[in-house]
Amino acid sequence: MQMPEDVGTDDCLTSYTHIYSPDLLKDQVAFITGGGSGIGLRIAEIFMRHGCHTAIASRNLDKLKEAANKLSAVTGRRCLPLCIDVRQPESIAAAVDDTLKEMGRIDILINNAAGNFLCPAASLSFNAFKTVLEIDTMGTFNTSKVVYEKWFKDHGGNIVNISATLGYKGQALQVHAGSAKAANDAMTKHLAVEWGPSGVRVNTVAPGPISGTEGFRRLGGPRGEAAGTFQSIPLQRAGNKTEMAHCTLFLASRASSYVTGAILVADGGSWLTSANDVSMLLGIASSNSAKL
Ligand SMILES: CC/C=C\C/C=C\C/C=C\C/C=C\C/C=C\C/C=C\C=C\C(=O)SCCNC(=O)CCNC(=O)[C@H](O)C(C)(C)COP(=O)(O)OP(=O)(O)OC[C@H]1O[C@@H](n2cnc3c(N)ncnc32)[C@H](O)[C@@H]1OP(=O)(O)O
Ligand SMILES: NC(=O)C1=CN([C@@H]2O[C@H](COP(=O)(O)OP(=O)(O)OC[C@H]3O[C@@H](n4cnc5c(N)ncnc54)[C@H](OP(=O)(O)O)[C@@H]3O)[C@@H](O)[C@H]2O)C=CC1
Repeated sequence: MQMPEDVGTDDCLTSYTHIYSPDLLKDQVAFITGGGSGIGLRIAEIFMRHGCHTAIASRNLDKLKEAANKLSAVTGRRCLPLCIDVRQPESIAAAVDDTLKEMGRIDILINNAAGNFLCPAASLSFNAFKTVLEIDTMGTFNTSKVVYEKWFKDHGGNIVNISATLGYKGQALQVHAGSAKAANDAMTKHLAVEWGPSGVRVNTVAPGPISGTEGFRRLGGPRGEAAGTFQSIPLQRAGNKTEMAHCTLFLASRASSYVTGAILVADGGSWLTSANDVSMLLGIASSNSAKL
């Protein structure tokens, strides 16, 4: 299937056509977890192309520094690389302090950091299940709470969580990630209710399979073996990172000023049909050297 023309190719760093006003996020500041790779990196880039400054935060500082230099060179906006582990609230607190010191404010928080791999429930160790919940669910809560306490409580703000539709109907080899993302979808609604009176909106983008990402490689196979299953997706293709960034931009901006507690499903209709070919998934898991 052809890409819609105004979405362009997925290689934004070389060419990009605006859909929204280029000033949509002018002089705002976004704190993006997992902003050094994949979907998070594309969100940072698209936000910066709309006038935003960013802080990109994850565990690998070298990767973040390289990404930040590239992003600033292309967009002319500031990008602050920060080392955090979303499982460690103290590391988040230090990074949020640095962001406020360097940039003076935080308008937007994107909870994008996550960990995932294919593994049958019966083979999954207790620690593996706990690790994914700690990164995806505790990580989202930890970061939201720190940013709320340090800034949003008094100034308002916008939180967008990146979920996944893979658990909406149940998916083989994904009990850990599906459970974590389901908890996050509930968290979106609870925090929207509790923090709405402080001027904080909390929403979620729920992607399906997104090409050119680590998540796609891990779950779709290094050579895209799972691509055959695209026939089960109503739009007959994977999504791309730019499409996810545009959905995130909508929810993070004044374009969605009366939206809170919403889950924007951005998966080409995948979850309505859902592919669950267990033997194919087991093949991908073993080629990923998973511990089965
Ligand atoms: C929606 C789909 C609908 C329809 C589909 C239709 C068509 C499909 C077509 C194609 C499919 C294509 C794409 C897939 C679709 C959707 C993707 C959906 C969601 C994607 C979600 C993501 O999160 S992607 C993010 C991916 N990126 C990462 O994971 C990077 C970060 N990851 C990590 O850091 C690690 O992998 C980690 C998560 C394990 C954490 O690392 P660390 O803290 O260092 O932990 P460890 O000490 O290494 O390990 C902790 C325990 O976990 C065990 N472990 C680790 N790896 C595995 C594995 N591979 N298998 C099993 N167990 C593992 C490890 O052994 C430790 O446990 P112990 O008991 O040994 O201590
Ligand atoms: N790709 C896909 O098809 C889909 C992805 N998603 C969601 O999109 C988001 C991005 O995934 P994707 O771009 O594929 O994958 P990536 O692996 O590129 O992104 C995950 C990011 O999270 C960071 N991260 C992982 N663990 C931690 C941690 N403990 N503390 C801080 N940062 C951490 C990683 O950086 P570092 O290693 O430097 O810490 C990395 O930048 C995730 O929330 C994922 O669940 C949802 C559905 C489909």
